[in-house]
Amino acid sequence: MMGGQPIFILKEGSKRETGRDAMKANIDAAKGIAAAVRTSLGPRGMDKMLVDSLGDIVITNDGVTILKEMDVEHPAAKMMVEVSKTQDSMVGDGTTTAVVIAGALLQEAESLINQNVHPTVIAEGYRMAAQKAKDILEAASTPVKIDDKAKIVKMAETSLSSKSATGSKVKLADISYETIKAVAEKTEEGYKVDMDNVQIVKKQGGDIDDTELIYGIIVDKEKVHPGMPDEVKNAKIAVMDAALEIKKPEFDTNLKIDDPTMIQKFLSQEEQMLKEMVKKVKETGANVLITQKGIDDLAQHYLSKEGIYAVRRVKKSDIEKLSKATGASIASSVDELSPSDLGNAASVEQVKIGDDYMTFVTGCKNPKAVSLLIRGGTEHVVDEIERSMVDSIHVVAAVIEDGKYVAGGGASAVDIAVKMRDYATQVGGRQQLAIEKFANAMEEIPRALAENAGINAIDILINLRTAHAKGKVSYGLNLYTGEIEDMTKAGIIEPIRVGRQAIDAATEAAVMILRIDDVIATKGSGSASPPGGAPGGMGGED
Ligand SMILES: Nc1ncnc2c1ncn2[C@@H]1O[C@H](COP(=O)(O)OP(=O)(O)O)[C@@H](O)[C@H]1O
Ligand SMILES: [Mg+2]
Repeated sequence: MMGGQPIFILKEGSKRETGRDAMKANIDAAKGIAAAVRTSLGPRGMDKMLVDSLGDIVITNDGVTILKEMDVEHPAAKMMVEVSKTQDSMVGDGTTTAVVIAGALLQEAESLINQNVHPTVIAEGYRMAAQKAKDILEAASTPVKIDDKAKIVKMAETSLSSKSATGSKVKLADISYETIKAVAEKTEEGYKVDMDNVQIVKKQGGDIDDTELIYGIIVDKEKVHPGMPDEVKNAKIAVMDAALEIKKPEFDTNLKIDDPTMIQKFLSQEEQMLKEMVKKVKETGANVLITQKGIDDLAQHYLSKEGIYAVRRVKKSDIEKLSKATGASIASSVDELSPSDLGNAASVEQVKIGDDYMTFVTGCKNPKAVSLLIRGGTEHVVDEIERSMVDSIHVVAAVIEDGKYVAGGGASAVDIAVKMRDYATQVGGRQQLAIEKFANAMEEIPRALAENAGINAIDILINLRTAHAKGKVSYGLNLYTGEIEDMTKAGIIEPIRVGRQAIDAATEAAVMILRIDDVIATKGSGSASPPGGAPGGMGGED
């Protein structure tokens, strides 16, 4: 205690929370986030409907999407949102899993803190445990090659089974595999996948099963003139970010015409200029013209007469994808366009999708450019199918790059928990307690999977532990049958990267939150101050 006058180091009214209070508030906030997504884990998990202030809704089962859309305020809760975002960017799947583990790690830590175990000891134990968990996962993993389609498709199916896409998972898993197989590049260190090569186009209408893989680029536009060919084989494509129009003056101009023949002259000059532009395009040898800007009606007419297939007002990102896929250089004026700028594709074709027409550019110079055309009855369905397909292609990419998979349905989590408890006793000391808690936290996965399916989690856990104690390391909970069985045989498998990254991201966040014993609202933090924080001023407290 400092005697006498208290010394204020923070401005009056600043919010501050210290010691146990700060930690308790942080843990509670983080647990709150985990609880919010926990019920969506697994194939029997529920979806969330997120409604924004404008009344727009998103219906999803995807952990990271739920958290991104939630207006999270508490700083520790925000750290949990980061966990799912990290998981999403590193793996693309397992975002709910990572947050559920992080929440469980904090929940378990809380009981140790209540027993006066110092948070730094817990943090240290958790770090050791995470390393051990990854070693156990590695040891339990099975190698798989890119050609083993049957296995890899199963992993895509596991990923899709927890989404509303599950009814079409066989077809979608097959497409996911073919998509990634087409873009995977063999390097000295194994296969690498560049997701930039995969274009995703959503088209509302039709059935989820109408979703298809196109070996090329899809431009969501129709040809500009009905007289143009429906299909151009052996396409020479001019790609532009300029208009085929006569520039209008930027300021109001008055043109005084005394002689009626002048109007004719004036118009025919405009006509002449547009004709000239089309002629220049034709002279480069192009038979397809795709531009980001507009094409004048008259120019459309001349292009059609020349038998050139033309598309206008194409998205900038599509223009870039087209340029990359066909090898075309993007020209910024007709005058600049030269034969060497043209790109190549085996075919450019107008295809009817639902009630609309789209342009498919297939057989591109770069065969690694592929597109997924996502279909579904309503906007919400198409959006969720897109999210599910993004997860599923990432799963396929992860397993093709790493070449290893593990058992799902909580099997590898229980394997880790069981072996972790042995490891804890070997470590001994104060860390032992934390390592045991880590083991408990891993079991949160099968527990949540069971509870979400309305199955008694305690029975399941006991049976799973018994099976694992007998060496049945790939036994997990099959939610199609409700039985405990060999997940590898049941085809409920997932890339090792999902689990590995979930362990890392969850541990990092838990440790970071545990090491905070002081939450101070800083300048300009506004509403980000800790709830119920103590008033500022250090003097006299503690
Ligand atoms: N048929 C199944 N039976 C049991 N568990 C399953 C089955 N299919 C998927 N899972 C499990 O569901 C979990 C993934 O659920 P999901 O809702 O996709 O969450 P995440 O966002 O973490 O990917 C994984 O643990 C996976 O093993
Ligand atoms: Mg998933």
